[in-house]
Amino acid sequence: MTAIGILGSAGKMGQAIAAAVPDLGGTVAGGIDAGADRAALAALAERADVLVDFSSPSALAANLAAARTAGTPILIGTTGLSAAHHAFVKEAASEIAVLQTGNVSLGVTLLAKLVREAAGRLGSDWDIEIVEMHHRHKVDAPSGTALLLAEAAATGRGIALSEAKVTDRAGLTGARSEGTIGMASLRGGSVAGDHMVVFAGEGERVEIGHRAENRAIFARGAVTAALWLAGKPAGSYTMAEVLGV
Ligand SMILES: NC(=O)C1=CN([C@@H]2O[C@H](COP(=O)(O)OP(=O)(O)OC[C@H]3O[C@@H](n4cnc5c(N)ncnc54)[C@H](OP(=O)(O)O)[C@@H]3O)[C@@H](O)[C@H]2O)C=CC1
Ligand SMILES: O=C(O)C1=N[C@H](C(=O)O)C[C@H](O)C1
Repeated sequence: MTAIGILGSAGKMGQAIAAAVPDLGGTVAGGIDAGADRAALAALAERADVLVDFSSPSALAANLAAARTAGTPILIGTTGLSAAHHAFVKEAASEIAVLQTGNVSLGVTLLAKLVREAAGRLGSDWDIEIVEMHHRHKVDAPSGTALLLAEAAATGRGIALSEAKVTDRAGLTGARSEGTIGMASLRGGSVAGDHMVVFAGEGERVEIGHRAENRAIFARGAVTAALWLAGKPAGSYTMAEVLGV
């Protein structure tokens, strides 16, 4: 059976993943949390057939280094990654199988495709805004999912997200610039993860979204992706490939 090593095992996602593993036909190789030493991380990477990382951006470099040394595929679900983190991920994919995504659910994987299609079909006079809401403990904004959906919209429009995204409206902002992609973040309570993409045209709006009702959907997606990733050759993989949507 495929043995899955969990990075961030004591966290909310780490615990949900450990609970989902038996049902989906894998085993848990062990877990690592903040404060673990490099030897323990290296030993887990050797022991596991695949690693799943739902920890913290500050752990990413060490986690990728351990995966590369052991030659172990890794799923990275941690969000709040910087451009430098994304460069590490890309470099690691030249040596091992890597799947990095802001959302492992089936629903959001499909939603990203729909957003890309809608953005491509509606002209740039349709304004794109993304609203997300998460629980009060979330530490990064915009969410990884909002960024993933914004990327899908930018790809559909044939533009670079880095030049189109707006995340900081406050005060005298001036009128909205055509072609921008706005993101707004709400935080509160125990919301597992809501995302709404709004295409606002003159006199009408198209709204498509996703609501996660619990963390189990992410755990199932993570374990499904991990089992699929184990044994794959070096390269960058996507949830769309895993789920076939
Ligand atoms: N891609 C996706 O579909 C999803 C992604 N996520 C993302 O996953 C991440 C974790 O979320 P969640 O479980 O809710 O957060 P939690 O804060 O509940 O869990 C994070 C865990 O990682 C541990 N950790 C911190 N630093 C390290 C380190 N250096 N090495 C190993 N473990 C470490 C924390 O330990 P300690 O508490 O001691 O600091 C904690 O146990 C977030 O970035 C979140 O956005 C969440 C859901 C779905
Ligand atoms: O922190 C969370 O909880 C979640 N994080 C991911 C994100 O940043 O989009 C995925 C999901 O929405 C839950």
